[in-house]
Amino acid sequence: MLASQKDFNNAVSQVKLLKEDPGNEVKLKLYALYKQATEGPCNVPKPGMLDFINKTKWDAWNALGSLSKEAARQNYVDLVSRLSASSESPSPEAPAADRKQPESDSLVVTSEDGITTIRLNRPAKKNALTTQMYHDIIAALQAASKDESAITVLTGSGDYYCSGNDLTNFTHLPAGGLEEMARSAAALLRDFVNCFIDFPKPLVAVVNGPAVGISVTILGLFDVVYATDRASFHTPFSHLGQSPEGCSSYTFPKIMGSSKAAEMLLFGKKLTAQEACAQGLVTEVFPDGTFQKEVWARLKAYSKLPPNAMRISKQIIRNREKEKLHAVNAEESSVLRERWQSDECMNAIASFLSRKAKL
Ligand SMILES: CCCCCCCCCCC/C=C/C(=O)SCCNC(=O)CCNC(=O)[C@H](O)C(C)(C)COP(=O)(O)OP(=O)(O)OC[C@H]1O[C@@H](n2cnc3c(N)ncnc32)[C@H](O)[C@@H]1OP(=O)(O)O
Repeated sequence: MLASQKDFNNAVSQVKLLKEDPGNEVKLKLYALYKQATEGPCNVPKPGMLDFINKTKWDAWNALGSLSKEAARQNYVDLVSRLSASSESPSPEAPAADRKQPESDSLVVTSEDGITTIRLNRPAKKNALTTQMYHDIIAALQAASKDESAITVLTGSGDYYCSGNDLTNFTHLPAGGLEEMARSAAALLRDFVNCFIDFPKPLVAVVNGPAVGISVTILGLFDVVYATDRASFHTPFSHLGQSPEGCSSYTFPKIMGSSKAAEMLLFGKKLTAQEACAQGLVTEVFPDGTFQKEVWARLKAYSKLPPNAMRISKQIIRNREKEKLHAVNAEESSVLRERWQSDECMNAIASFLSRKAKL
């Protein structure tokens, strides 16, 4: 039996109560189904080329063709029910009572069902990493390595996974000037990446949207990377006058071969989720509409596996190259220390800050 008008009205109210922003693509689907269910097939004039937003909405509605109002109503109700289920599924809501919480609200750490979740929570800035967030992530990983959980997850709030280093980090010059800033940034970067190299338990990235810069490079140090099909992977280091970090100068060629790695790390080629998966950087890609539900159900099942066995297996794999990874991290951090003092880098950051340049 198809959904009734009452089911549809309930779903319309439910959308407003969703705990998580479902992202633009899903919102567009909801819009199109709503219009089809309430007004029938699209028969209004197509907005002009420059009216981007209304044209995108019109395209989505028009793409539903002659779908009946009843079928559209049913599809809308089904989609909302999946979204509601996923926003209720595992529970990254409950902060662990005995855990020291991060210094700022930009990072939320929760523990439940054998999973510790570290969530980047600065959606208005696309989860760009502030200096404080680097420190908080280090502390969260150190705590997670000793807590009761079997698996640790890094994910983001809102439509982005992470837009990389917050470029305004470099605008707060200390008393020692540019040289001192570059020295302390390199030391922080090295400590940050070391925590990922040394992390002793299964570490999973739940990539909920586009990823940029250091949030992409450190994926090579995760055990498993799940991505929504809305995600993209971008390392625009040359554009920024910078060079690779996160051990990517070693892990990327190993994962995807030297020429694919060079296209990303030298030329800043942006990969789609499917491309990143085909090249081995991503483990599996999920449709955005069911991403949260499917991924968390799977992680919940994995978290029931014997934790010591998982730790030991990870140790055997990681120990083979830990020393190498530490050496690579030290070298990359030291090269970046010089890069950050270069005109190329300063100009690129100034250009972003004056809103002239966007990736
Ligand atoms: C002295 C100690 C310092 C310690 C620092 C530690 C150093 C470790 C560093 C390790 C090296 C890391 C390298 C990298 O990660 S390189 C990658 C850097 N990232 C970028 O270049 C991305 C820049 N952002 C963009 O190009 C776009 O914002 C983006 C494509 C991501 C999204 O575009 P969109 O149009 O969708 O959205 P907006 O641009 O309007 O963004 C919304 C607001 O968010 C702000 N934003 C986004 N990303 C960043 C960022 N990386 N840094 C700072 N701010 C960011 C953006 O400015 C908007 O803000 P407003 O709303 O205020 O305008």
